[in-house]
Amino acid sequence: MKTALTIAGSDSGGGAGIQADLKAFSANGVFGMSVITAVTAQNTQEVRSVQNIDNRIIREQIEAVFDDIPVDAVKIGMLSSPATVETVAQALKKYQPNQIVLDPVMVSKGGHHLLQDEAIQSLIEHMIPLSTMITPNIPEAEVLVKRKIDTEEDMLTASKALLELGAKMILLKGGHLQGNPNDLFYDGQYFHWLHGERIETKNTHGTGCTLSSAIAANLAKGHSMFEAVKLAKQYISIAIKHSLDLGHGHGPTHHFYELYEKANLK
Ligand SMILES: Nc1ncnc2c1ncn2[C@@H]1O[C@H](COP(=O)(O)OP(=O)(O)O)[C@@H](O)[C@H]1O
Ligand SMILES: Cc1ncc(COP(=O)(O)O)c(N)n1
Repeated sequence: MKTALTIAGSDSGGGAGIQADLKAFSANGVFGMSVITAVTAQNTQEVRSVQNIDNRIIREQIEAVFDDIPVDAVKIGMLSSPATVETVAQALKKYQPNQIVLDPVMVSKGGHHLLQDEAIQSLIEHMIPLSTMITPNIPEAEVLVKRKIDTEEDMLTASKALLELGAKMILLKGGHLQGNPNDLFYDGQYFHWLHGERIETKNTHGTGCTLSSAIAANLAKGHSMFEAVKLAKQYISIAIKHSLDLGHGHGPTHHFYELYEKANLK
């Protein structure tokens, strides 16, 4: 069985972070493993507090996995502090996994900062150049390229600037613009739009986590990057369509294998 490793924060509410990643890995048919970088006390409404995990333990989790188990793809989510970014980057340099999908998580849906401002430069310097693919949403891309993105035309320009930061490929997610949620894939040569239909729901907690984990799972299974992204976009659309009205805030997406199977996303 193919494997995928998530390096991310824990969401006690189960909708985002490590919990969403492991559910998406299972639903997409790979064996999931995890390295926890931070523990958040979180529900569908808010992040109440964050405990960063000691860097030694983060490094040792990564070493314990790589020293023993084959890792076909890595997904990276919440990295919290500059020291966490540097610890993860150093460990990945040592093991050099083939596929690294970086979701540059910055702010939760409720507005809580999951990446300290001081860590943004570390992310740009140490983590992005190691990544096969980065999957920023619009506000994250605006921070990374230091310019506003208001239109799909702006997304094209921003993708070029994002690629210059050193990742091999870009998926710029368009969910935060008005209208249909169209994402832009750029591999340095070609642009491809992945068109979506906006589903009217407040239950979008963990959509970014789910999408990047589904991409990592598809890469682990041997799909090309573009195929991996296309299948993951179909998966997230189904997961949002069937999202769960749990809690009083942004409910989680639904990782339901039967739906996935019915949609023939293999
Ligand atoms: N209401 C929605 N209906 C359908 N797809 C959506 C919706 N909101 C977001 N998406 C899609 O979900 C994925 C993640 O969305 P986005 O909101 O852009 O990022 P993030 O969750 O990181 O903020 C993208 O593929 C986006 O196009
Ligand atoms: C631990 C953790 N990691 C990431 C997110 C972002 O979630 P989203 O996928 O909705 O951007 C979150 N809310 N909590």
